[in-house]
Amino acid sequence: MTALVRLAGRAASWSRGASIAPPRGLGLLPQRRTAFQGARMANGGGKGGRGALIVLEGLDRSGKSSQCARLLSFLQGKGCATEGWRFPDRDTSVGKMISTYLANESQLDDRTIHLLFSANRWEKRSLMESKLLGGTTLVVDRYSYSGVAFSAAKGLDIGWCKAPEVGLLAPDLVIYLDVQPEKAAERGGYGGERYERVEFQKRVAEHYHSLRDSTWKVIDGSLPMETVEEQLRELAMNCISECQDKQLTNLPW
Ligand SMILES: Nc1ncnc2c1ncn2[C@@H]1O[C@H](COP(=O)(O)OP(=O)(O)OP(=O)(O)O)[C@@H](O)[C@H]1O
Ligand SMILES: Cc1cn([C@H]2C[C@H](O)[C@@H](COP(=O)(O)O)O2)c(=O)[nH]c1=O
Repeated sequence: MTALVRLAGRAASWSRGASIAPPRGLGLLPQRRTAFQGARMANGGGKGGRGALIVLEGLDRSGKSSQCARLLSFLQGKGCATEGWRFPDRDTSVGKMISTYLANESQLDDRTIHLLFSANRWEKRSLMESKLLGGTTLVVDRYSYSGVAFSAAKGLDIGWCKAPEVGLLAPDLVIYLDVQPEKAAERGGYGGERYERVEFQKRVAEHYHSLRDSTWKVIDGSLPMETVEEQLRELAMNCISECQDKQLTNLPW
């Protein structure tokens, strides 16, 4: 499958980086405040705390986009104000340069592309903050950990890779979908983009491992989609309940 076809397919179900306008007012359940006690309801009912910043990470084809879409739909169905985001956001001018690079249609120095990925997050930081403070939970497909793990896998110094991420918002929860690189390579659409090579993905996995901290939870991404989804829901709901009164912080790197 060409990169273009893959992109078109993915764009249909998940807006890249830009926030997806949730179908407000649609499919909302009656407002019973249970797991999301205090969380802002999608139809504006009730005053609540801030939204949660939930990030999904993992190797290429580990199932992030599928699970982000499922979680988004679940949370919105529960009446929780939630948006789905993804990085890179290929819709901005920076994102278009990244997309061309990933499709092997342009060449860029390793440090230059690293800084572009980071800039692509910085251009969304203030919107991200205002959404979260306004009570909207963000489910984000890739974030700074992808930035560091993929660039470090090319041999760049990890401290250098982390530096431009300092000051971006720290996630409340990072869910890593753990799939063996060989297994991921067997999944549909593999190989269309620059980094989709098993040997490279093995190095990425090692760097992801070194980035784990207390906000990380690991789910076995080789389990059936429904099982992964179930585990993800529970982690996300707990996180949303717990972080409402916590201050937003910045990545500590
Ligand atoms: N748990 C699973 N078991 C089997 N197949 C899965 C599972 N999760 C996702 N898939 C399939 O794997 C492929 C990749 O899934 P998806 O696009 O969600 O991964 P991704 O991590 O977002 O990929 P990328 O990072 O390359 O964009 C899809 O064909 C999807 O249907
Ligand atoms: C955010 C980010 C991503 N990457 C890499 C990881 C993937 O190989 C691609 C993005 O592909 P997707 O299908 O859109 O998830 O880019 C990276 O190297 N650095 C980053 O910061």
